[in-house]
Amino acid sequence: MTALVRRAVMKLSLQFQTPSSLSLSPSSLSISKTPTPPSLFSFRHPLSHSTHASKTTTSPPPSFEFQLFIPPGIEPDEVNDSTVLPGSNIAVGPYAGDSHIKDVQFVKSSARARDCPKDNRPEFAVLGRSNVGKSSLINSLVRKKEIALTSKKPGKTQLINHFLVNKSWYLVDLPGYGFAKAPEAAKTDWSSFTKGYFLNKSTLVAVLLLIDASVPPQKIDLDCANWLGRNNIPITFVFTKCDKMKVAKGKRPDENIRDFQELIRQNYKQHPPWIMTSSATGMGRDELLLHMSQLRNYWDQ
Ligand SMILES: Nc1nc2c(ncn2[C@@H]2O[C@H](COP(=O)(O)OP(=O)(O)OP(=O)(O)O)[C@@H](O)[C@H]2O)c(=O)[nH]1
Ligand SMILES: [Mg+2]
Repeated sequence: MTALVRRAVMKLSLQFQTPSSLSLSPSSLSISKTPTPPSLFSFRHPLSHSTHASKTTTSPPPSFEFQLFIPPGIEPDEVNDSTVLPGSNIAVGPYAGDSHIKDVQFVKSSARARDCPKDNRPEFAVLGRSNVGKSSLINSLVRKKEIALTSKKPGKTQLINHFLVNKSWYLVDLPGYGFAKAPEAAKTDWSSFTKGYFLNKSTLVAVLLLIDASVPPQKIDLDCANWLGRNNIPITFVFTKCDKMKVAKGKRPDENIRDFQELIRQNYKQHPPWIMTSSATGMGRDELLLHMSQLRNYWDQ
């Protein structure tokens, strides 16, 4: 761990305001220090679950188990609270670098995967249910109000939109899935879309899979995470709308996040990286950018 990286994490820790009612912070949970290289998330195939469990087999304790994402370049025993990004399970390693966004340009909208830019720059795909906050997250990351168009109505983004950041890497805003009421013309054919986009993307560094933390776990999100896992596509879970604490009924974001992670643990042997964000307050923005810089720099070498 270099002094530079340690300083960056400490600076972020100071900037980060955890809402007082949120208890999901690395220091408040038991940490299992198992290294997880970014491109090799171990996925447990659902069919590989043992069907021969003896009667004496006990199920794992119901407590939420917190597994760190330890990037290449550091050893598990080098990780401590000051090197884990606040509101996440992500340790920062030597590949983390300058995460400052100096320049962003909208490049193009593509209807099909084969129309996307072909210049081999690394890209992060922003994926999630309609209305989860994909376009808002992109605006928040690049600090431009409406470079990606947002709307209260689900189904706003209908094309694959490429944004070039610092003239070197792409953020990709994708149409949302799971919006059953979309007009026929606005529906994305997800079966051909996923095959076309995700399975032929050698430049894909990671999928940022956005999960709405203000609602309970949704089957369609779990299905999506499992599909990406089965296809060895690296993901980072980005929990959105973590500012929405005033829910009249239902659970708080941190409780929904725990429930979601319990379900993910059934299929992932190693928990993928995850981070709490809010585009409304900026929570998690700098942390997510630092995490993306380490994935990108590792991918780039
Ligand atoms: N409170 C709160 N609202 C948010 C947040 N992120 C997004 N929203 C709101 O959620 C709605 C949908 O946001 P979008 O960014 O358009 O969502 P999207 O995932 O791009 O939606 P589609 O393009 O339809 O798939 C908008 O009204 C946003 O203002 C957040 O972090 N907190
Ligand atoms: Mg959108």
